[in-house]
Amino acid sequence: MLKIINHGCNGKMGRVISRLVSEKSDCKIVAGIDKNPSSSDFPIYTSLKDVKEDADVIIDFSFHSAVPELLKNAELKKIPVVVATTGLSDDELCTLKEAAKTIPIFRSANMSLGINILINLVKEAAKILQNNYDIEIIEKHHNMKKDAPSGTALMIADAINEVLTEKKEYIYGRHSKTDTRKENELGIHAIRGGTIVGEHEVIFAGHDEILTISHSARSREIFAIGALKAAEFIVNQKPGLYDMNSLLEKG
Ligand SMILES: NC(=O)C1=CN([C@@H]2O[C@H](COP(=O)(O)OP(=O)(O)OC[C@H]3O[C@@H](n4cnc5c(N)ncnc54)[C@H](OP(=O)(O)O)[C@@H]3O)[C@@H](O)[C@H]2O)C=CC1
Ligand SMILES: O=C(O)C1=N[C@H](C(=O)O)C[C@H](O)C1
Repeated sequence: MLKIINHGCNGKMGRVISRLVSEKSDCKIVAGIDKNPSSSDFPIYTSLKDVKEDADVIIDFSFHSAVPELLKNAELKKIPVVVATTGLSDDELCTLKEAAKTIPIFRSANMSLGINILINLVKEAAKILQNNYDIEIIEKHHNMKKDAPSGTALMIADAINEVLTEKKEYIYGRHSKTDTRKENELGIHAIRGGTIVGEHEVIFAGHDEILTISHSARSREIFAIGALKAAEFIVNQKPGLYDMNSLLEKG
């Protein structure tokens, strides 16, 4: 029985994690952590340091500024963490990389299988099209999303840059009355509205030809399923930083 701590348990994703786990027989939520404790099937704390229950793994869908404290306490308690929270600053990312020297940490800005396949496809296309095609990323999310652009859009952009001979400069949204697009730009555009779960589109625009590779999340369950798979995977790993490629390689 996999014993899970649900960090950000009152949030949109935290609630999906709790529901999916309650439908499974091989894992359970032993405690939740959130800013406002409320009644639930498990005890809810405001910090990992106060959690009394034994746990095998922590799943985190919360807010970027909550991640460093979570990781500090996870290191002290030696509990592996799945970090799904996006919008981490450079300093917060440094803290995460440091913590990964002590405990196993799985981090991905998008836990769905589809986006991780999209990234592999986009990398192949970028290698071939890098000289004659302009690359732009458009992401669309619900009106409650706090970070923009999405962690996934940045993860896709970084994956593209990894394979390009000449690295691109990220341009966030465009507004100008004078400037045309420069060759070394990679445009990233964020749309927010309604209840859109998560849409990502990568456009390779060439002369008289456009290639679009896109992914559409139709429910939050796809992220929760991925995070639970990541949790099962990471409990058996040595300290280090893992991502969706580690899961895909495992098959
Ligand atoms: N990697 C992936 O596949 C996915 C990642 N995400 C990311 O996960 C994160 C959460 O998303 P979502 O569930 O939609 O967001 P929500 O805002 O609905 O949920 C976040 C929860 O975390 C709580 N929280 C904030 N600060 C702290 C803290 N210091 N300690 C404990 N809990 C805290 C919030 O409380 P309060 O509301 O009171 O502030 C809220 O209950 C976002 O960064 C999002 O981008 C989302 C979907 C998929
Ligand atoms: O906040 C969300 O909702 C999502 N956030 C992640 C991101 O920032 O990429 C993943 C997903 O698209 C949903």
